[in-house]
Amino acid sequence: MSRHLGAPHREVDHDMALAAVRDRIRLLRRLGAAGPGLLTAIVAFLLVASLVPAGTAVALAVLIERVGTTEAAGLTAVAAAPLVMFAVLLLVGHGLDAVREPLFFLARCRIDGAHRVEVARLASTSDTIGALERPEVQRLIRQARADPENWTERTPGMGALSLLAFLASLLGLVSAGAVLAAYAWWLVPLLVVPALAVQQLDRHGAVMWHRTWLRGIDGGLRAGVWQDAVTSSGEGKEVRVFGLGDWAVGRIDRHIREMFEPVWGLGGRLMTRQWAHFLLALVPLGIAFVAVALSGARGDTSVGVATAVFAAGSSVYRVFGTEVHDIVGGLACVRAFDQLREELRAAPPPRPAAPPPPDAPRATAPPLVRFEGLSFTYPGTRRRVLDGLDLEIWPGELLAVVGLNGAGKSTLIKLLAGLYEPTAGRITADGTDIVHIGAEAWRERIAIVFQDFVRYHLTAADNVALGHGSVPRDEAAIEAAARDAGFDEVLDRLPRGWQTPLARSRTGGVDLSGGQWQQVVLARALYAVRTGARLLVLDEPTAHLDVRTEFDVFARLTAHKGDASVVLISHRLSTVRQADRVVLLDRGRITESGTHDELMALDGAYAAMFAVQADRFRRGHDDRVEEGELR
Ligand SMILES: Nc1ncnc2c1ncn2[C@@H]1O[C@H](COP(=O)(O)OP(=O)(O)OP(=O)(O)O)[C@@H](O)[C@H]1O
Repeated sequence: MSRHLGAPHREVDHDMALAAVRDRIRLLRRLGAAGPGLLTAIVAFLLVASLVPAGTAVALAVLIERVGTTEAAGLTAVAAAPLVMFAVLLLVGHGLDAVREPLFFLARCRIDGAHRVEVARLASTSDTIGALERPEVQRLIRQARADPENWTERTPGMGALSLLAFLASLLGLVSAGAVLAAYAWWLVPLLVVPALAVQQLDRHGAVMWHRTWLRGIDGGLRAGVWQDAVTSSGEGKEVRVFGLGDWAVGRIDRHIREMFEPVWGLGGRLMTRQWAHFLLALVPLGIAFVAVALSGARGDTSVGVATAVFAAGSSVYRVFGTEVHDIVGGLACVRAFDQLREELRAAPPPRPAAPPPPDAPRATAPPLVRFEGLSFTYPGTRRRVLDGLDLEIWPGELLAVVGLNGAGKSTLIKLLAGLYEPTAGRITADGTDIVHIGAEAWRERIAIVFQDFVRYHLTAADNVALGHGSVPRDEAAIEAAARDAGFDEVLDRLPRGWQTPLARSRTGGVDLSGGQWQQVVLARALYAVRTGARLLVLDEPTAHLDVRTEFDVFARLTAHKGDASVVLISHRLSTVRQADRVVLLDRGRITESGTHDELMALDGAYAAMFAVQADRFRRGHDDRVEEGELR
């Protein structure tokens, strides 16, 4: 019976041992990032360093032996060689100590730098963003990013170098063991077995330490949010205006305590267990030393040999003194990186290409983009935001999408950009599912201004050119896009023109108003259109613009969009009415579609929304517009 139960256990143990070896090999592979020259120097350093203790023990033994047995007259000649040997070994030891820090520091910087680039690449190049919104993925990024914020964290560089040092020190163990075995074989198991036990205890402590730190990682992430809030000028505004300073500092304190108190508690408990380490070193060394001393007293062992045994015996414990915390933490970092890669790659494989639905409307030109029975529920939520939505975007048309707050307009755009996978249905471009076109190729064809666009702390020119970062920079197109977006007037007032950084936190930088930023991002999108994008999507692009500027921007947009199709999301129906077609999104579907006049004639939900806005305008609650614009 026990044999049957034992077999699966043995298999599990075997698998775990194999996985542990594989993890260590993966960690060691990181050493390649240090570069061949530096790595060779480190390996040579470690090999020499591992042989120095045993060599010193032998040299010291020979020296003492000769000093003890030679008459004073011949002492210089006889002791010179071991003395020189001993002195050289001492010098080598000191030399090694001096170069260790810079060598290892440089290697660590290279390995960790390469690792951080990998993490950034992984996080920024996954096709969709759904995974990045999951707390467990944020936790993995925190574990894998190898950017220690406190003394508990370790990096792959630290782990790989410590593991290499440990492997090299095994050579030192062999040489120390040889010195011991030359005296008495039983000294080897007597000292090596407890030294291994000490190392296992250290490893266990390091694993517990790391697990405890992991449990507090959420607290660390929350503390980070508040730390950023109190030190950034953006959130700093609200922190001051709402008088949140002390409250925010209190939150930081609380979350940091959440993170560290368990680690401090564990540190205390591990300290109290140090007596086990002490006994495991003291008892075997005591037995060995007493045995050698007694043998010496009987005249069976010379002073020189006894010295060599003492030195080699204590060096056995030093061999296992490499940083287990570094190895455990480095391994965990690499494992988190591998898990992160799996999570970010976990997007479902492309669906097989399906023929167009039989009842697809016939048109002279095929639609540029078609949403077919599109449904979507955000990962981790239950509400179906889009529910069997059908919609076409025709080549060259200006399509406006309207709907109440939370209707799903921005979600539709995120799906169009391929940032999420639809739960059901598909999006086709020129008849091909965008999944089959591939995220990169598809995004070459579209330009999007998101509602929550990013204000990059870069120059004005870079902020525009980022609209199409994958094509060679086209200065003339940047200028033209700025003109089309109405940003050229703002540009004239910037102290260094196109080279002005758009952030006051940068030297010579300026802060733009909300409306001016919208002109920058509009220029960003128009730059993409000028450099090849065929579909321009604008999610609330003019919400910060005054009505005059908005009208102006739209006139320019219509004039300069060329053959590109434009999808416009806006709550301002005075803007929307200029579109070729307006669609209303409600309860996850398109419920009304037509020109402004057709929808007004339909007298449905769109007409009702328009009537409410027109009434507000007339009564002066909202922007004033030209007489007659809202009729
Ligand atoms: N990342 C997300 N995770 C989960 N739910 C989300 C996420 N983003 C949006 N939602 C939910 O999806 C629904 C639709 O949001 P969406 O932003 O698409 O609406 P919208 O029509 O653009 O609204 P608005 O006009 O206010 O900008 C909302 O109920 C919102 O709470």
